[in-house]
Amino acid sequence: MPVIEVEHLHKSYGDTVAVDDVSFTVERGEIFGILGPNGAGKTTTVECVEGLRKHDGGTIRVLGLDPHEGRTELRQRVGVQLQESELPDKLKVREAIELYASFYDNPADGTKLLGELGLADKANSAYGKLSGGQKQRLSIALALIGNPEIAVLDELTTGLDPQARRDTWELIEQIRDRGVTILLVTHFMEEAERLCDRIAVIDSGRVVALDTPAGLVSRVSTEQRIRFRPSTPIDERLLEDLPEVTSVVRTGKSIVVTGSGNVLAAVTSLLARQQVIANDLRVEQASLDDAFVTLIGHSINS
Ligand SMILES: Nc1ncnc2c1ncn2[C@@H]1O[C@H](COP(=O)(O)OP(=O)(O)OP(=O)(O)O)[C@@H](O)[C@H]1O
Repeated sequence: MPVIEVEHLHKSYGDTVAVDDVSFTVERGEIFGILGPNGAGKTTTVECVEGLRKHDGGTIRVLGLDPHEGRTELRQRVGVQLQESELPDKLKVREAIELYASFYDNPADGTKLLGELGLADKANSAYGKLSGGQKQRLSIALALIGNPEIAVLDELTTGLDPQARRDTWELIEQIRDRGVTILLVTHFMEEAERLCDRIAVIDSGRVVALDTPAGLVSRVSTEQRIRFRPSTPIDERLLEDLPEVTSVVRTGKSIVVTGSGNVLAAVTSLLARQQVIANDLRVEQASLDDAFVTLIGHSINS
């Protein structure tokens, strides 16, 4: 049963159409990603879902309620991650947690939550003294303190180093495993690929594709590229004659074979028969980034 239903959402700021026509549904328990380049309309979309902005066309249902009419009830059931620097620097971590807990009828145990988020030893630290990763984890704690059914996380790992980003991903998976539905806004491919069950790719205020990460990638290409350095020269025509192979290109000492189906098995068994060892063998497949470029005509960060 969907917990979020968005149909033909439209939102303009004066003459600027931020969201033109966006539709998607999010099922209970999934991590649903909204992926798109800067200015695509991602934040506006989720702010309408959160009831922070009033949409001017289409319908939105969150847990069966209109985000505006049901605002009081939804505030108790939907957790929203704060954007950076929304807390005063002098506020202590424990005070922030207690303050936010006081907004909810049935808050989570703040001390336990801080422990789960690796912030137990920071409870008495001032917000301004936290590292970027710790601030981020606190913002996730504040989104979860009300025991929400849905958590909306916008630019979850922006500004974090790779390790902190990976730690945050693990944390999000644990939260989902507890049954929380997650709506995630991101412009990081790796994040979307790793975390999301399904992704809506948004460009210029419209959904250009909606699928699983693997489904998006398979729309682009089912071809694989196999790159290796043969231990002894090999007649390239033997490779070209394999039915799975579509092209063979030699670059310096390396050979790049492109093909589909079971091309890797076909190539490696041919090499074995010819007693050729494939040094530095690498298999490359289309990535979510390739899918994105195909869908919107440029890379997400350019
Ligand atoms: N408060 C506002 N007033 C006027 N225009 C706005 C406002 N907020 C956003 N916009 C414009 O609406 C469009 C969509 O912005 P939005 O922030 O929703 O995109 P986004 O995909 O979240 O982008 P980013 O990844 O850069 O945050 C952009 O053209 C933006 O300049």
